[in-house]
Formats: sequence, structure tokens, C-alpha cells
Amino acid sequence: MSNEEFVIKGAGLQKTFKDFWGRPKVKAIQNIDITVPKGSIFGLLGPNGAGKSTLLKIILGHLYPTAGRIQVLGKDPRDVKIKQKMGYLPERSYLYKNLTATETLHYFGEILGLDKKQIKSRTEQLLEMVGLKNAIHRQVGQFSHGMTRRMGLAQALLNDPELLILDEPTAGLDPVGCREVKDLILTLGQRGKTILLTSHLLADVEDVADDLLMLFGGSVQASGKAKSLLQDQDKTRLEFPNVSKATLQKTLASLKTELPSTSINITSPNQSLEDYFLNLVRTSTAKGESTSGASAGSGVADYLKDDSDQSSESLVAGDRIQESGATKELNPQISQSNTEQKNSEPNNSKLNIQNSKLDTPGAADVPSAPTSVSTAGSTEFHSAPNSDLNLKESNPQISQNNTEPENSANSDLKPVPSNTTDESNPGTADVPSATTSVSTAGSTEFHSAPNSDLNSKESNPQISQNNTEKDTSANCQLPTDNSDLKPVLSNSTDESNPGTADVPSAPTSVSTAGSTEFHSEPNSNSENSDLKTVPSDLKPVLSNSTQTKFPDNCQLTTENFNQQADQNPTLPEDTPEAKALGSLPPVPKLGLSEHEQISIKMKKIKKHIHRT
Ligand SMILES: Nc1ncnc2c1ncn2[C@@H]1O[C@H](COP(=O)(O)OP(=O)(O)OP(=O)(O)O)[C@@H](O)[C@H]1O
Repeated sequence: MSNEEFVIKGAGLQKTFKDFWGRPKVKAIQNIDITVPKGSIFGLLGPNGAGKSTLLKIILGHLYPTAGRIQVLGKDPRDVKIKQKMGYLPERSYLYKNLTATETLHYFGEILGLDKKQIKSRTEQLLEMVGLKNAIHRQVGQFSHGMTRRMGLAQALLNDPELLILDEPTAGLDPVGCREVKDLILTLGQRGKTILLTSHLLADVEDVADDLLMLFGGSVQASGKAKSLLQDQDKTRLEFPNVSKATLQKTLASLKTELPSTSINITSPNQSLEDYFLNLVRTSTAKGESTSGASAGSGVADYLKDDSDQSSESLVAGDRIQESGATKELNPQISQSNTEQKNSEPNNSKLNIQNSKLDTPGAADVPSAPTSVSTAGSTEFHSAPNSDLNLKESNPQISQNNTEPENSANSDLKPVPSNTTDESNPGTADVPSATTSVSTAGSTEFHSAPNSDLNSKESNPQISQNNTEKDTSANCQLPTDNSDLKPVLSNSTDESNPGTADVPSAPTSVSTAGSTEFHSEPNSNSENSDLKTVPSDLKPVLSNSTQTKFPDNCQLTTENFNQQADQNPTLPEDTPEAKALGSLPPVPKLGLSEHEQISIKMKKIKKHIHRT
């Protein structure tokens, strides 16, 4: 690898912290080699105390290694010149609490030597990008943890860095923020930025990282391409929409000729909690519900976009959220792996074929490679190694990244649900022990165990305990109605519970602590005939728009009256309100004492004085 091809290169790095007397105390990192290729997203992982921060500090030039050599952007990390090309989000952002969001970025912009025009324009773009445009004039000290994190991210991007170092970038962010930051990382990666990140949230790293380095006890435990490290070499997966029972049985029969039935699994893919939650938030946002916290960020700031790549405008974060969300909705079991997202091309493909070994040179010669064939947005199928899905040999056009047009590859692998399994597994594999999983999108999940009878639930302990079990004959009976598997998004209107409250017809406004408002519609179906409408101005507790009904025997209490008096200190006699009041029991009948009446008058006087 030439010098231009990597951004960070370290060899034999070691850091020993010493005690007061200069005696070695802690070996924080030992003999670490690290190479971060240019334009890659590099994940640094390890448990607490593994040495991640120490390594980051060495890369940033904040610490000197006890031994070893390191170059960052072709220079010694302590060279001040390279700092201009680096952005850093520390684990904890130290920001001036009394400065507003805008002032903070202006302050750092000046330190970075940006001109005033640049500072102004980048500040606006960044605050919008990280979802803080509603808080630009609020002091950073008042921000929630997640908002502070977003602020730190904006600050790290202010100088449009070539190398971005992010220490726990998603820590403390809500799921929307996490997805946005991940999308932002992916987008920046696509635009040629090199990103080094650490996180304890492994799923987040998995979603974005190309390369991984895992530390434990200060030493490297594993390193390499995320794809090759994480791929399960012993399974193949093919995903497809629901097919008829007969087709599935045919497919299974075919599979059983070469695999023990206990190793075949059919399940309904679950939607991830992240997707479910994001859908929920999207629904609420679409309804126009408001929040005083951070909002969804916008696309990547214009100045962060690579000029040479303006055509990929649709990949800005805002769009990506829709895009990736949609992808996951369609294909819930496919994790949003970094490579899939990073390499996502216009998705006009119907047939997606992945094979980790096929991705590596010489893989075509390894017939046992586990193969994953997926049809766009729907079906996933896993077959065993040594099955006849060694597609690269038979079809060199198949891409490494699941974006080939449907008709470009193996026509017998077209995602025709009824035939896919049969045709992709013509029964020639010789390794029957491999596990196969067949899952149909959004509907059915099936697990079979080796040599057991698929028709018997008892004899097939691996049959999953979900909807498949509803068809007690476990011979792949597919439920026709999968409604119980559909995500049921909660609806604030429903949740405000028409018909069950004591005041059923009232349009209710509920606000959650400091953030969101839900509004429900009035329930026009109220059948409580014993209720009578009371003028809205007599319902001080409820909102003015509320058409609340009280029982006939409802007494106008002293308290109600006092509140009413407070609200209407001078009530003209000929107003509708006064007429309505006239139909109610007169004040003396309520048993107001002289003292109470004086009190009412005093309140009116006080109010009048207060107003004037
Ligand atoms: N300044 C220091 N003086 C002495 N020991 C230190 C110092 N900084 C770190 N260490 C020690 O070095 C080891 C690695 O620490 P480091 O902070 O790099 O771990 P980490 O992987 O970043 O952990 P975490 O995930 O908890 O942030 C730990 O045992 C830690 O106590």
C-alpha cells in the first residue's frame, strides 16, 4: 500500500503509563499495528480499558507512544499542519455552556481560521444538518446530552476534515439521531472522507464500518474487513415473498434430499426494533406533532459534499433515512451492513446475490462457499456450503454487491418464489450437515432440524415458536393472514381512547414532558344521553375548544364558580355566557357566604389592578 492509500499507519505501537516515580504502571496498548485506508470507515472496538482511547490519543498527537511508529495523513501526528485536516469528536464534548449553538460554532470557526463568511454559512448548514436548527440561539449548557452530542459533531465537521475521528459518536443519541449519524458517516465515507470511530454499540459499528480492529487488554485480537470477519461461512440465506404451501413443501422436499431436515429453518423475519421505532417517529412527524428537543437533521451540509460527486445528491442523510428505512422495511432481516449501504447503487435490481468468498480473489474456485441470494426487498434464503449456488463460476456477471439486474444472472435463479429453492439447490451438495435457513419476508419462519420429520412439531424441536406454530401441522403450513405479524404502529388518536374516558366527547390534548403533543379527535359517537353540554367557559380545567359534557346532576361548585369568576371578572349581562349562567342556579343558592362573595370581589379587584 503506498503512502497515498492510507491515512493512518502505525506499527509496533506501545504505551506504558508510569507512576509518580517513573516506574511502569499500566501497559495501555502493546505492539499494535494499525492501517486505516484512505476513504474507509474504520471501527475500533474493545471493552472498557482495552486501550481504544489511548490509541486515539496517540493518533491525535495528544499522547506520545512509548514505542513504535505512527504516521497520520503522511506526517507525524504532532505536526500542527495536519490538525487542519482532522476533525475530532471526543467522548465528552467540552463546550462553553454560556455560548449559544451559533456562538459556539463561530468561536471554533475563528480558532480554525475560517473567514467570517465561511463561518456563517457553515454554521447554518451544520446546525441544520445535525437537527439543531430550532435551538440555534439556545445556550449549549441547556442542551440535553443527545443535543450536546450533535453539537460536538457539528463542531468536528466545521473545518471539513479529511480525517474524522469519532469517539462514541452515537452514545446518548436517540434512535433517530443514531440513524442520522450513521447515515451521515456513510455519506461522508462515500464522499471520500476517512472516518475512524470507536463505539461500544457494536450494531452501530457493524452498520457502518468497512474495517475493524478489535482490542483487548491493549493488544489486537482481530482485525480485517468487517464483511469477512462477520460473515457466517457455514450458512446460506435466500429471502423471498410468501409462496404457496405446495411450493414451499416442494422446496423443502428438494432441500431434504441433501440436508438433514433439522438443519432447515423457516421463519418470519422480524422487523428490528430500530425500524419499528423509526417508523413510529416518522408517522408522528408526518402528523405534524412537535418537539422542543432535537429534530431530524437535514441532509449533509453542502460544503461537506465532494464537488466531484454532486450527482449523488440523493444520498444526503435525509434521503438516506427514507432510503434505508424503506430498504429495511422491505427486507427486515437484512441488517443494514456497512457494505450494503455504502455500496448501494440505484436499486433497479431484482436479484441480489452475495457470497463472501466470491468477493475475494480466487473465491470462484471454492465451490463450498456459502451463498446468499436475495430478491429485492423480499425474500431471503440460506443454503449450505457446497450447494450448487456457486454462482460466480457459472455466471461471472454476478456482482459482489447484490445490485445486478434480475435478468443479468443465472436465469434459473430469478426470484420466482415457487422455484427459487429448488433451482438454486438441485440436490448436488455433499455436505448435509450445513444449516439452511429459509425465511419469507414478513410472513413465515421455518426451522427444521436434522433428520426429523417436519410434519411433527414434537419431533422437530427447532421449529420456531411463532406464527408457524399456529399451523400445528408443522409441514410448512403458511398462515394466510399475517396481520398479527404486521407492525401495528400506535396512533395517538387511538390511544387517546375514544369511548372509554369519562368525558368521551372531548378532544383531548395531551402533552408529554417538555416535548411532544398528541391530539385526538372528538368522539362523535358518544352515546351517553344523560350528559348535557356545558358552555365551554364553565370548564376551566379543559381547553376552550373542548365540548365537554357533564351529568345532569352536576352541581356548579363554589370552586367552579370562583374559577369562572376569575376567568370572567366582568361578565356583561347580555352576553351568551351571562345568559347561559342565568339558566344555572343563582349564586346565593350555592351557599356562598358573605366572606366568599367578598373574596370573589377582591379577586376581581386584584385582577383589575393587575391588568391596569
Ligand atoms: N493517564 C493514564 N494514566 C494511567 N493509566 C491510564 C491512563 N489513561 C489510561 N490508562 C489506563 O490504560 C488502560 C486503557 O485505557 P483506555 O482509556 O485507553 O481504555 P478504553 O478502551 O478507551 O476504555 P473505555 O472504553 O472505558 O473508554 C486502562 O487500564 C487505563 O486505566
